[in-house]
Amino acid sequence: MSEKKRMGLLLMAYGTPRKPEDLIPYYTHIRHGRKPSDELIQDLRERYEAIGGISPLAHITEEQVAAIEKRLNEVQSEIEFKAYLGLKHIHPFIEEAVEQMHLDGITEAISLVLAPHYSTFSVKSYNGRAKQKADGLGNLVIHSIDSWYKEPKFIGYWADQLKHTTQQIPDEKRAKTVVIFSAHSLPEKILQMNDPYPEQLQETAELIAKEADIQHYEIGWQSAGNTPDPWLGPDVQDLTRQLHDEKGYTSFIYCPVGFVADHLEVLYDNDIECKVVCDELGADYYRPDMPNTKPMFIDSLVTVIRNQLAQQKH
Ligand SMILES: CC1=C(CCC(=O)O)c2cc3nc(cc4[nH]c(cc5[nH]c(cc1n2)c(C)c5CCC(=O)O)c(CCC(=O)O)c4C)C(CCC(=O)O)=C3C
Ligand SMILES: [Fe+2]
Repeated sequence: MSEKKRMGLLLMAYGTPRKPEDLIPYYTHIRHGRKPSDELIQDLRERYEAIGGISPLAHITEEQVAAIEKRLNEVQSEIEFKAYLGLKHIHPFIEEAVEQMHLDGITEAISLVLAPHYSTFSVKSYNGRAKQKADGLGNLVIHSIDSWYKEPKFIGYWADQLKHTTQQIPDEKRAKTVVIFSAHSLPEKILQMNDPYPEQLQETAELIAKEADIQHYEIGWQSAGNTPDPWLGPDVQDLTRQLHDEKGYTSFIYCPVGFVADHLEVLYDNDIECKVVCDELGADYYRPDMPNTKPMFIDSLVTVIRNQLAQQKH
């Protein structure tokens, strides 16, 4: 019998500090090597402290990688996949993961970013860094997946969550309930670059709302950076106030579908900042569970990887 074909699976994510000492180098890397001011550092430190000191993201990302690798090797027997984690802003960096694949003798890999929507700011740069490193090493081909937000099991994951959340809302409040679908804001200049990011979020919202039979929903942007140039809006907090004042909504369900795990942007920007606005308005706050390692989500990514594999064969 011939030996099973081996392939690499490069899974990439944003990265997060693992311990408080990582915070300054991490933040400096995000800022392209410019050290943040003491004020900015303090502000970020306080946000991490508010969610328990450190983000649970490091752990969750590692668990996601292990779960995807395990499931992918369970559902098919043609190829033995070995997963590698490559991070954008902290060790193991994307380049280090690619180098490790190469050292392990892997000559072909599939890469996927743990974020559903494509943008020049996120997915393009992840895949670009991976390919550049692979080209430099030679004898390593990486097939990149650009986006996967339409995968039916991913849509199904959020639709199930929404059905579950809606059931918790008393009947008399349902007509005044609105779902806010959101993703990380990006500088507005992406619009001139014809970036598909806003359209992909809109499409994600439409697909989920249809499957979950949601009557009222809106698109918002969150976690915008602290820079002078304009960022995509409306911001989820402003949107909450506006929807309350103009349309009389009294229950808000936040679905940060641009993210796949519990981390700072969700635990702070939604669960603390948006909750404060809801409390101020006397409105009810709901935020369904993030995908993390839920089997349906892991299966959705495994399907995306298998579809990519099938496509490569033709
Ligand atoms: C598109 C996008 C995603 C989603 C897609 C993807 O996942 O890739 C994402 C995710 C994340 N962003 C994260 C953390 C941070 N992002 C920052 C800053 C920035 N993010 C940006 C974009 C994105 N970010 C941008 C354009 C900036 C401005 C600086 C720059 O031009 O690059 C800053 C600096 C301070 C601040 O602004 O808060 C921090 C600390 C964490 C980890 C959270 C944790 O630790 O739990 C995660 C998952
Ligand atoms: Fe970010």
